Amino acid sequence: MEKMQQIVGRARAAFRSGRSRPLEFRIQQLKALERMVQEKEKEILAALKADLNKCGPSAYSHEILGVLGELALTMEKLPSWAAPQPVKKNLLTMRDEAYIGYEPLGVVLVIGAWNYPFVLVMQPLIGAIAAGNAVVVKPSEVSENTARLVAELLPQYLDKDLYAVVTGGVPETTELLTQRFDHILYTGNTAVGKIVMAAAAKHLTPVTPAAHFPAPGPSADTAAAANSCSGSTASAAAFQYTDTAEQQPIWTLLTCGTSA
Ligand SMILES: NC(=O)c1ccc[n+]([C@@H]2O[C@H](COP(=O)([O-])OP(=O)(O)OC[C@H]3O[C@@H](n4cnc5c(N)ncnc54)[C@H](O)[C@@H]3O)[C@@H](O)[C@H]2O)c1
Ligand SMILES: CCCCCCC=O
Repeated sequence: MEKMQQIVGRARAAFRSGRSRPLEFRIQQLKALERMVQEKEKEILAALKADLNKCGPSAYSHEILGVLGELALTMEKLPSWAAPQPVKKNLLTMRDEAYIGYEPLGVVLVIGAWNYPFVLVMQPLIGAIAAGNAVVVKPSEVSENTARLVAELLPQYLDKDLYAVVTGGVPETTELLTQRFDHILYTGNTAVGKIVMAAAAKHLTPVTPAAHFPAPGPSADTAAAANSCSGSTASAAAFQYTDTAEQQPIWTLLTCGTSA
């Protein structure tokens, strides 16, 4: 694996070139990502099956439709989201043009978790590209087939220097976190969340965490039960749906079916 400093340095140089900024470029990259999901749907679903035995509507709705929906919404709304917003003038600014303009941050790190291994890296990636940033994606090593596929596919469809993928586990993520990022989007458990935030603090980098707040609910059991599903038409779904901050479980569903 290439040294993290080189990977992040290349992303930063590409960001500084300014090419990720124009709206047309961002939409073109998002379209390429949409084409990737459409053309490689079978491979993505096969990786999810190999990693988590995730299949059927569970895999398709969250990991494929969820990503395509995010892409469609972002491409539709981006021109209005990115447009300068006029602000009220006062005595001091009455002779000025006064507006809020939106600027990309720079290089964003996306760290994903194993349980929704494709959508949890793709959705933050979509937002970061839409906002004009360079991105380093670190998929969860626990879902290794999906991680490998993400690393293989992204460079085939996206600008290779602006959008990099780093695979690997704790040593690689630890080394990656020594680099300076302009924002970190992290999904995973709270213990690692603290490690990520402590590393980010050294560079005063803001972190958006999507972590887990302990709550009653058989999430480990449901995952294990889902993994026990087998058979070519098996369908397995283990969801622990919670509110956005994961503080309150809303409902837990486990379905596990096999056919002879
Ligand atoms: N709030 C949300 O939207 C949301 C969504 C999905 C998952 N989650 C939470 O995430 C949990 C799964 O997280 P997980 O932590 O088990 O996933 P995980 O084991 O895949 O780890 C998450 C990431 O942290 C990295 N990591 C692990 N140890 C590290 C270390 N010591 N230093 C630096 N990086 C390290 C991994 O490489 C991985 O990319 C779920 O149970 C759920 O609670 C939250
Ligand atoms: C798009 C579905 C993501 C659900 C995340 C649940 C967290 O563990």
